[in-house]
Amino acid sequence: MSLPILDLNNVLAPALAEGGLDPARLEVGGDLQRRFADAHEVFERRRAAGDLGFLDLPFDRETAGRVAEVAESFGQWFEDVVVLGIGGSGLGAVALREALLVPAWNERSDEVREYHPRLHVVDNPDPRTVHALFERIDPRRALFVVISKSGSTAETMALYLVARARVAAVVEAEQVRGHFLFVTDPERGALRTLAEAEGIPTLPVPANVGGRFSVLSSVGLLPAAVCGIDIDELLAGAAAMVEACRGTDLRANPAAALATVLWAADTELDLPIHVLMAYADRLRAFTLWFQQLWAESLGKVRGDGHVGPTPLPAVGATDQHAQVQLFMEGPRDKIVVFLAVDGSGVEVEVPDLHPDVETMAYLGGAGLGTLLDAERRATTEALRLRSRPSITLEVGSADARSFGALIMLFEIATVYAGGLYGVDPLDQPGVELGKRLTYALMGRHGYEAPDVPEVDERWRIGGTSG
Ligand SMILES: O=P(O)(O)OC[C@H]1O[C@](O)(CO)[C@@H](O)[C@@H]1O
Repeated sequence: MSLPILDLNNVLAPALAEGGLDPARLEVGGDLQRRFADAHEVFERRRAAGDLGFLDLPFDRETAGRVAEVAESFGQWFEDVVVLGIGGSGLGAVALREALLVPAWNERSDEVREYHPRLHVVDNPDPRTVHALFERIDPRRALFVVISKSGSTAETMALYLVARARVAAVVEAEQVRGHFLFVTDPERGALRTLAEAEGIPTLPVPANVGGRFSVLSSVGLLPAAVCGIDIDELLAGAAAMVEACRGTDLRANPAAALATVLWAADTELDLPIHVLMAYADRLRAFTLWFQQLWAESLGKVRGDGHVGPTPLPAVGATDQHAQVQLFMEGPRDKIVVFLAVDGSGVEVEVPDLHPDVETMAYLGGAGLGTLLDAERRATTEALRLRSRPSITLEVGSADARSFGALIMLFEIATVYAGGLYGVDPLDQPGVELGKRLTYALMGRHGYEAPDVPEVDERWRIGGTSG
C-alpha cells in the first residue's frame, strides 16, 4: 500500500532562499538526526513501559471484532446514533465521519441516511445545540453512545443525564438501558460502575490509551463502524504506519522527520505557529483533531519555562481568502503543513460556457479538483518565493486506509515531539484548575467557590444603546 509522502523541500535550503534548514543536518550524522535519536530513546523507553497503548490498537483484532459486532447488530436497530463525548472522546469520531462518509463538511452531514443510522456527535453542552438535536431525533429510535475515558467529565456527564431523562420520558423503564452504550475505562470511573449496576453494554478504552490518542480504539471505531466506515481498512493503514515509523533515520521515518522539522521550526527558526492546511473540505475536522492533539500534548511547563507550538487549522482554498494574507505578509512566525489530497474518483468538470469571457474561459474544460490542486501548488510556491517555509504531506486519496495511516503518523509524531520539547505528551495538568473551578461554581460537593476579585464596573465597557 502507498503511505503518505512527506515533502520537506520547501523548508530546506536551497529551495527556501532565506532561513531554510541545511539538509545535511537531517542526514545520518547531522545534528538534527542526533537530536532526534534522544527523543527516539524516550519514545522506546515509554513503549517498553507500556505507556504507548495507541501503537497496539491497529493490531487489536479482538476489539475491532467486538466493535464490528456491536455496530452491525445493536447499532443498526436505531435511526440515530448520538455520540456524547468531548475532546479526544468526540473529535476523532467527527474527523472520521467527515473524512470518510460525507464529502462536504458544510453539508448537513447528519441528514445523510441510507442504510446506516445517522451519526451525531455532541461535545459541547450548548443548550441550543442539544435542544435542536432533540427536536430532530426520536429518542425511542436513538442510541446514545456515551464516551468518556475518565467517566467523570462534566460536559459529558451532563449530556448523558439529559439524554437519559429524554429517553426515560418516552420508553418503558426496563427499556432505558437498551438506548445506551458506554465507552470508558475498563475498570474505573462512574460510567463503569453505572454500567455494571444497570447492565448497560460497554466497550473499553484501554487504560494506557489517553483521550487524544484514542481515535483508533472503540472511541472512534464504534461511531465509524456504525455509520458504515470500513474499520479494518482504517486499522490496516494505521498498522502500516506503525511499521513505517521505526528507527532514528529521519529519511526513513516520516513521523520522525515531521516532528523534528516542526520542532526545529519552532525552537530554531522562531516559527511557533504550526498551521495544518488541508486542501479538502472533508479533512477540515481532521485539522481540528490535530489541533487538540498538538496543543494538549505539547503546550506544557518545562522547568521554570513554558513551551509548545500553537496549532492553527486551515482549509484551502477557503483560507486563501481569509488567512493566507497573514501567512504571506504577517509576522514570520508560521510554518504551514499542507495536506494534499488526490481527488481521483470524484471530479466535476467546469463547463466551457463563456469562451469569450476572459475571466472564465481558462476554467472551461478543467476539473474543480484540478483547480483546487493548482491553488494548493500556487500557495505553496507563493510562500516559498517569500521564504516562508512549508511542508507538504501527500495523503493520496484519503480513503479509510490512508486516513488510518495519517492518524497514526500524527500520533507518533506527537510523542516524538514531546521528547524533543522535553515534555510529557501524554498528560494535561493545565486543564485541571479550570475543571475544579467549574465544579465549585456548579456546587459540586468538596469543591470551594473561587475567590474572584471584585468587578470594577468602569472596565465593563458598552452594553447600552441610546
Ligand atoms: O474522555 P474523558 O475522560 O471524558 O476526557 C475528555 C477530554 O478531556 C481531557 O482530559 C482534557 O481536556 C482530554 O484530554 C480528553 O480527551
